[in-house]
Amino acid sequence: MKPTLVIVGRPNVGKSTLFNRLTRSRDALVADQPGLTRDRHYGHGRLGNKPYLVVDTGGFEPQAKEGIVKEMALQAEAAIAEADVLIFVVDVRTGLTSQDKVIADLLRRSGRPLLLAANKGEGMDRAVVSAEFYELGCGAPCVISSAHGEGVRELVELALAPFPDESEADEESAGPRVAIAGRPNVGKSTLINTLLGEDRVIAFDMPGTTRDAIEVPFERNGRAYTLIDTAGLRRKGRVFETIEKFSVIKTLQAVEEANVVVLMVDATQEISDQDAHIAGFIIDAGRALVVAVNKWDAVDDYRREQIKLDITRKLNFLGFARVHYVSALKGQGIAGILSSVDKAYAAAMAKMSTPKLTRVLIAAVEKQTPPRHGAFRPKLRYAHQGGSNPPIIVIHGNALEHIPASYTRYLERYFLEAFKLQGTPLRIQYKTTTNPFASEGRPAKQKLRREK
Ligand SMILES: Nc1nc2c(ncn2[C@@H]2O[C@H](COP(=O)(O)OP(=O)(O)OP(=O)(O)O)[C@@H](O)[C@H]2O)c(=O)[nH]1
Ligand SMILES: Nc1nc2c(ncn2[C@@H]2O[C@H](COP(=O)(O)OP(=O)(O)OP(=O)(O)O)[C@@H](O)[C@H]2O)c(=O)[nH]1
Repeated sequence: MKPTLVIVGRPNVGKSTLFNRLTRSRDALVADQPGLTRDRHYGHGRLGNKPYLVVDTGGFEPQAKEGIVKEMALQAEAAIAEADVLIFVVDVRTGLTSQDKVIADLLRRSGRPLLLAANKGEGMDRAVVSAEFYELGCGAPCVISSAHGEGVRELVELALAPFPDESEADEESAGPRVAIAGRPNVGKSTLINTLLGEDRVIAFDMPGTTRDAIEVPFERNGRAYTLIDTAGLRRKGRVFETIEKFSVIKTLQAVEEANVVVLMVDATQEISDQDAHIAGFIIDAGRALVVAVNKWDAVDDYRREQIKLDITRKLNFLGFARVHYVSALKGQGIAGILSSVDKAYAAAMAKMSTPKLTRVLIAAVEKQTPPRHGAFRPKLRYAHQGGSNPPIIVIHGNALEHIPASYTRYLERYFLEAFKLQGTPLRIQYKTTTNPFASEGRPAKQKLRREK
């Protein structure tokens, strides 16, 4: 399971600046999706072979007693309890404050692994600025500058050191790994009960090895699936009593663990920001997706038309996904969901050969050439597959950095159609072939400069 880094600290110490830096590596991979708004508090990052999740707890004031601030404090507490590593940010320019001490105390009591990041330390003597923060009892401060990126890599390396590389992670399970995601009360438990109840469950409660993820294998029409149960993700011995019923982190972790996500929305309600944020996260994670509009039994024809419009309007970036109108309670439409899960899984795992990919690429370029950018005309030469779930297509050529996002989206659609991939997003990466003469020249030049 991907480790979750949770950033905590009093207001204005630089948490969002650090969050942006930690998630930037990953954002670059995701082409702009029109209509997709991201939740700025939850993101993906990657350091070499180690992917991770990041949570920014926002303006965290643990002593807040009421209102929106209190609400945020509750969410932050839930995130702290579920963190794999806490990154406690303090500000070397204002120095140690009493609020820092209160937060430090709370974090130490949580028992979660803790790193202290002394931020805004650019151009300052590390030993001098870090000295006063030892008093917090959170170990040696890592002096960083989120704004300039200094020390951030070392901080993340330290945070991720106990966790295995992606390649070492175990991937064996029966059939597609399916997660049901959605905001509270949309009917997730009801769907899970319907899925597991009707065809006898083969085994139950197999605690995951790395953490307490609950995986439930089941069979349906002779096909095997593994359900990732978010509700089952529980951790013992937590310090906080008030844990939200709906845990964003648990949802994100289940999405990460899954091959295919069933996004549930409620036909009796408007599509909300929370629905869109969960959808956005599934897209960012690159997971295959099936949309289930639940409680279809409870709405009349007028409402049915309305919700269809609402989905096209607010979730238009999910265009690649099949939408099913179902009733989890009455067991209607469940077979349709599973058949789309099968197709989406097959699409997410598709193997595409280099000759075929290259033929499709050439056909796509013939139909529509990439626009010229000043003196540059991007030239797309050949393609190979760079990964699956989501399928990644690596395109080689020249001046590819000048290809606009709209053309990349055109290519994505073209590949999805050519390979008949239904239900998965697809990613395109560009590799510009370096001029062999230029690359021979560059190191020599550097060498010369060093010898001067
Ligand atoms: N000099 C310096 N300023 C920084 C650094 N990181 C952040 N800042 C500045 O500190 C201010 C607060 O940064 P934010 O990232 O918004 O802080 P935050 O902790 O997320 O604030 P809240 O959202 O209120 O909790 C901004 O003006 C940043 O530009 C840094 O490394 N060096
Ligand atoms: N009419 C109707 N009601 C449903 C359907 N599916 C679920 N419900 C009802 O919606 C309510 C919420 O269902 P749950 O399955 O607990 O929802 P959930 O998404 O697991 O909720 P959380 O545990 O809060 O995340 C219950 O009262 C269900 O009986 C459906 O297909 N039709």
